[in-house]
Amino acid sequence: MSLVTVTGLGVDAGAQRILTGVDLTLAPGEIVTVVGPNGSGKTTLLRAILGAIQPSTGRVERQAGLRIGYVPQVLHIDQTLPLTVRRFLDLPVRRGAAAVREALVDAGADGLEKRQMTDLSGGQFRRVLLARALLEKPELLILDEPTTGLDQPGSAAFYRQIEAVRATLGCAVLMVSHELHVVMSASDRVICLNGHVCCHGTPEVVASAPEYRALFGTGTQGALALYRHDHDHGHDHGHDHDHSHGHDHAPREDTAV
Ligand SMILES: Nc1ncnc2c1ncn2[C@@H]1O[C@H](COP(=O)(O)OP(=O)(O)OP(=O)(O)O)[C@@H](O)[C@H]1O
Repeated sequence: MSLVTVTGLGVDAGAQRILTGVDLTLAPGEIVTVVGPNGSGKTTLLRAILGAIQPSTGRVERQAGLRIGYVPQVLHIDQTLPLTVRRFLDLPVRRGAAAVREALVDAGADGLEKRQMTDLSGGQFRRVLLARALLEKPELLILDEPTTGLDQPGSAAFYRQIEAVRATLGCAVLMVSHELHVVMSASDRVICLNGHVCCHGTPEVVASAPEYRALFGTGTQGALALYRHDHDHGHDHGHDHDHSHGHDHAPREDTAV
């Protein structure tokens, strides 16, 4: 049973067609990444799946009662407002110390409870946003360019954290990213979007697809091989997680998106 089934999705904004004929399914526990150029409709697709915008054509079906955790692309915190991480995670719903602590541990942000939100590094801030999404105990975690503002090692570490979250909680993950070669190593499936689905499949299949190469060139292939090599040989960042977890969920490249 799919968590989400998108069929023939079209989205218009005024006279402009943003998405056309998008089909996709999300299975429990899989990590799916949407890549595509600026303005290709990635955020619009996430918002349609969240139910924040209505399709102009087609359907978005969510499993009944599906719990979704959402990490937005940007979140502005008033720099003059004193707000600890603990308090931030207790808004707008009071969660209690144990739940907050557990979410921070799962997000790789243990020990930050008493820090001011405005004092956090970019990577810490992203992990706190992730912790906030985890408080929902999501079956599906949706992240819109979650590593905006992080450097490449910071981004790679964040994507490994996402894999750790999936291993711990077993949730499916749908995310948008521009960092193609980094994110591909952490994805079971990749969807290349440009107003419509250009190509989809395993990271290797998408990286070598002519449609993908037409949009992004061929430069990521070497980096992809490098990252996957690294990925196969473990990480040195202290997280103990099973790389094979969830890959059973990964559909082959010849299945529907
Ligand atoms: N509410 C809206 N009204 C009018 N146009 C919109 C609206 N929302 C999005 N668009 C347009 O739809 C297109 C796709 O936007 P979207 O934000 O989904 O793209 P994206 O792939 O996420 O882009 P980026 O990589 O730059 O974040 C853009 O041309 C955008 O200007």
